[in-house]
Amino acid sequence: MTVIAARGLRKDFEVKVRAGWLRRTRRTVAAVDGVDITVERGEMVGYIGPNGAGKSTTLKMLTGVLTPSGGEVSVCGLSPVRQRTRLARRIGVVFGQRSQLWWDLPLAASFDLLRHVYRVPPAEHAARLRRCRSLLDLDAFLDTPVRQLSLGQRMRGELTSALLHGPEVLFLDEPTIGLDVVSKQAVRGFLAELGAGGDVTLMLTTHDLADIERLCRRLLVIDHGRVVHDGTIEALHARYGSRRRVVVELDEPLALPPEVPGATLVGITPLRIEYDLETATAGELLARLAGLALREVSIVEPDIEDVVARLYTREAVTGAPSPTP
Ligand SMILES: Nc1ncnc2c1ncn2[C@@H]1O[C@H](COP(=O)(O)OP(=O)(O)OP(=O)(O)O)[C@@H](O)[C@H]1O
Repeated sequence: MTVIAARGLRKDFEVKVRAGWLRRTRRTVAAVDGVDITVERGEMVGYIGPNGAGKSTTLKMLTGVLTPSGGEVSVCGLSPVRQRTRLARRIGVVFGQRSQLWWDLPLAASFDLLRHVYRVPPAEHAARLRRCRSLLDLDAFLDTPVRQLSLGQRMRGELTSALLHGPEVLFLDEPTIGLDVVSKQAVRGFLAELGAGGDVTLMLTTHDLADIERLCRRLLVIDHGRVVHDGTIEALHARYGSRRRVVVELDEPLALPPEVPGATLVGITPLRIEYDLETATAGELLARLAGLALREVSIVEPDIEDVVARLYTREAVTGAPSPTP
């Protein structure tokens, strides 16, 4: 079942630009420039792109905060702007930089208020809160006013507040921004558990690619307001020619490493050789090296940071959209 559907989604902003010492003229910026997105129920989708690419603007249109300049959009079968109140009951939203908690109230009181705002039956609210308390470790600061919480504590509170009404879709804009390593792990673990159930659909923007690796099978990359990749992380690696690397440590020095069809020799020292796998498998490579005095063999997976950096720069130059895998 499709829960998020956008066709030709656009958002233009009018901005004033300097046109001389004192003169300013208006210019239209296409923040989102004809985006198509289809997300099925239970998917966990990472939405990434360089600064200013249009991620937040897209999420704002999907959640009814901004009215699109063009295109069609529906979330849970509803029109986000026209049916914003109905939609609010079916989605949860966390914008990392902004709070939906009451600043002067203790966290627990904010949660209680949200129960009334969304008219959640007390038993359901209590069950969801219990789960969040244990998975996000909230108990130590439930009675602390929100203004006194650390960023990591507040973020855990924000996630809880977005979930207490039992949303079908969760939109997260930079959910781990500024968090320490432990809080990041807690938040990722929590979201992974949430997604594993298959009932909640999750769409998140992030600049931390570890979020994506941990949570999302599918990756949407946006640049200059257009989707330039829609597919799995593996498809992204394949498209950019990422290679797995096999590192072989030897017991005895080797003068001339063997040539292996389908693999490229990329590093040689007397006791260590490295190959990038092109078409050969790791097994085929090792079979070729069987006669050598092998000490250790390790396989290094391609780094998503590298491939995404290449995608951001290359697409910026060519502007070429990717084929959908
Ligand atoms: N209210 C606004 N008025 C004018 N321009 C805007 C407005 N909001 C966003 N923009 C512009 O639209 C473009 C996309 O912005 P957006 O915030 O969606 O990017 P982003 O991908 O979320 O970036 P970041 O990773 O930096 O958060 C940028 O060029 C930005 O300057």
